[in-house]
Amino acid sequence: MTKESGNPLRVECVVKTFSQGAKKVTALDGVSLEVNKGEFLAIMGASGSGKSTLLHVMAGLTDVDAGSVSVEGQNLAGMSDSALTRFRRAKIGMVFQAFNLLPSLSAEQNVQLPALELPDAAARAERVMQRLGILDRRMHRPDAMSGGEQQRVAIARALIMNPAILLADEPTGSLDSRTGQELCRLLQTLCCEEGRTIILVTHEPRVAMWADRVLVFKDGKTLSQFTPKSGGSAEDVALAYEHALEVGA
Ligand SMILES: Nc1ncnc2c1ncn2[C@@H]1O[C@H](COP(=O)(O)OP(=O)(O)OP(=O)(O)O)[C@@H](O)[C@H]1O
Repeated sequence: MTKESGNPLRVECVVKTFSQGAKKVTALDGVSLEVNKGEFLAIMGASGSGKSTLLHVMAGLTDVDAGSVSVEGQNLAGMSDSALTRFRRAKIGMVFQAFNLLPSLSAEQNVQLPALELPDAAARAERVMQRLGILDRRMHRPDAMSGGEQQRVAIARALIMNPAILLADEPTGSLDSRTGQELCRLLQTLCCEEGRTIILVTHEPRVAMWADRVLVFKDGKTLSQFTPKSGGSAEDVALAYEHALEVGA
């Protein structure tokens, strides 16, 4: 395992190809990217452009064919499965569109899952659920909670190990517009107040507008990037995104 210094997350010249029958699909085509500590990065791009693959590669869930991924200076290549699992649990939280909560467990039990080996799992769960405003829902099962509450439970579960990095794949995709905006405000607060690094994949300009930086992804590559205007609107981000696609076409 190689140690490097620098940013919490560094992707260098990553290539990832999948086989689809006889066909080869290049999902990532030489992607390089550095993410700063406490940065809120949004990744936008058309369906099939490679966004989720990039997120999975960053989490060490998908091997790369070439290139490297380093998290907090640690190159993920060459780590054993068990070491990678432990490392990921400590350093990276993940949130998905579909919440991925276990339906038979209460909110609190879902939140505690990654921390079960720790003696203070219950205290950790209480702290993080309080922080996310869902402590009063602790005994409820997912089907007794709204979509917004379920996603907060999923975020609490992702944060219980206090990871430096949160990766979110379309986290507002199953939420109504108002609840989605509340969730974006929460994610932004986690960056600003707690210095967490957040990388979020989205199709939606009204979600990307909360980010410090927007990466525009096309055909497995970074096409360009821009900084949303402070106090700007979703329309501004939509225009900047369309412009990036036109210029890069
Ligand atoms: N496990 C897999 N096996 C085969 N092909 C895959 C696999 N995962 C992704 N792909 C292919 O890789 C390409 C990129 O997929 P990916 O899911 O990363 O795109 P995306 O930008 O996240 O799309 P969407 O916005 O629709 O979720 C697509 O052509 C997809 O079909």
